Amino acid sequence: MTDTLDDLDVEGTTVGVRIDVNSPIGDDGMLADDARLRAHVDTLSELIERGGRVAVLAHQGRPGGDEFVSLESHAERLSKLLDHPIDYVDATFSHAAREAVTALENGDCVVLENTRFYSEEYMEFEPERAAQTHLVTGLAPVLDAYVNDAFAAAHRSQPSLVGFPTVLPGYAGRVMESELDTLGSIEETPEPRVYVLGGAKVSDSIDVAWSVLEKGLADHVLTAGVVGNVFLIADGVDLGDASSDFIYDQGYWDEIDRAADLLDAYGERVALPRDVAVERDGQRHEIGVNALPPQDAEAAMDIGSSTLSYYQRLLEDAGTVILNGPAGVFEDEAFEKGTRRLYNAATDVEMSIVGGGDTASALRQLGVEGFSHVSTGGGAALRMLTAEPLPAVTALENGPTQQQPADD
Ligand SMILES: Nc1ncnc2c1ncn2[C@@H]1O[C@H](COP(=O)(O)OP(=O)(O)OP(=O)(O)O)[C@@H](O)[C@H]1O
Ligand SMILES: O=C(O)[C@H](O)COP(=O)(O)O
Repeated sequence: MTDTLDDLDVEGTTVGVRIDVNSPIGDDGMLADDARLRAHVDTLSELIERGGRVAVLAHQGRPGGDEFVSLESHAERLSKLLDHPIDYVDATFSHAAREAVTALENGDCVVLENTRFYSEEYMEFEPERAAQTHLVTGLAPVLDAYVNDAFAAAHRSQPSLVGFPTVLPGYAGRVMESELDTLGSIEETPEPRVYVLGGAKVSDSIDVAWSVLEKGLADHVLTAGVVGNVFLIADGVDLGDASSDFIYDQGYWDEIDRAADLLDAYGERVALPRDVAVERDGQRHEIGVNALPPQDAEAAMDIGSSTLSYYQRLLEDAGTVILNGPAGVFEDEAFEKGTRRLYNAATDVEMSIVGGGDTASALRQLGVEGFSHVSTGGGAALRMLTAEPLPAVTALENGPTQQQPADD
């Protein structure tokens, strides 16, 4: 068990708070969606109201990517959401950052710069080694405590996630606490348990499928999206050139063999699409799997109506459903039907848990509501739902194992 904000004497304490605000960024380089910021409002406002001196740490994007930008616009938006002035400093652990942190008064909050602007933060370390990185040795001396609210990044063992709790008393923030409460007891959720794996992260989804089938956590795994297409090819279906080329271009060709091995081992518990939707003459056109490949080799962009009926039947008997990844290219109106219907059907299951960045945005776009839990995490939620430990949570649970570095 980790300590929470209930265990922290906040007033006058300088707290480093790791949040996950990794968000879509517009062409102007500014924040385009604030859902992930909203999730942390409770934790931050509680720390501010209780008189903490709050230094916020977070990452945005990946080095070299279009979304690898400063946290300045995040700080501005947080200030509006919290209705409280929030400072921003374009430094993370340098002299300027330390000065900004030591200048905080009770109830003040400053957002430090994108942790990944610093190269060690994009590497994975054992916690003891992470505690020796420049970020942690530079910033920890001016902090009294560390709060981790970044559940969505908790599957990474990066310095800001595992280094600080190795040298400072660590606490779970309110988002982390609620995610761990809900997702930490997957073995106790009602059975039968159905995992719906859609979206485009094929290797992650196959890892999850192996894990939950091997551990007996899943009674059924339903495949959809690009994941479903890979399983169809693994099952010997000719999906046509467009879908095959897409899978090849995404670097997922080798996953077909892994999917085939999984079908050999657990085929009776893995459900494959029975039909797919393609675009023909500018319209949605559904084709049964037996009639594939499509006559003009069009790409399979969604699951079709018979698949939906089949999956809905499997969901009717489920006690718990865990979903990650859209069933099709929901961004295109012609191909949102699979995601909308499948996710709507899932809301009728006694316990319904959804994870994933694009999945959450698909649900908002399609107006699908009523899940038991919508996780802030994609990869982190999936890892937790395979009953695997998350490095950042383990580091919090273990508590400090090294002395806090001294300020010099
Ligand atoms: N049949 C398909 N062909 C091409 N793209 C698809 C298909 N089905 C779904 N997609 C795409 O998959 C993308 C989302 O997949 P992804 O696995 O990233 O989901 P996610 O919810 O963001 O999960 P995570 O948070 O783990 O990244 C969407 O952009 C959607 O258009
Ligand atoms: O968006 C996420 O899933 C988290 O912020 C982790 O980001 P990453 O996959 O770039 O490490």
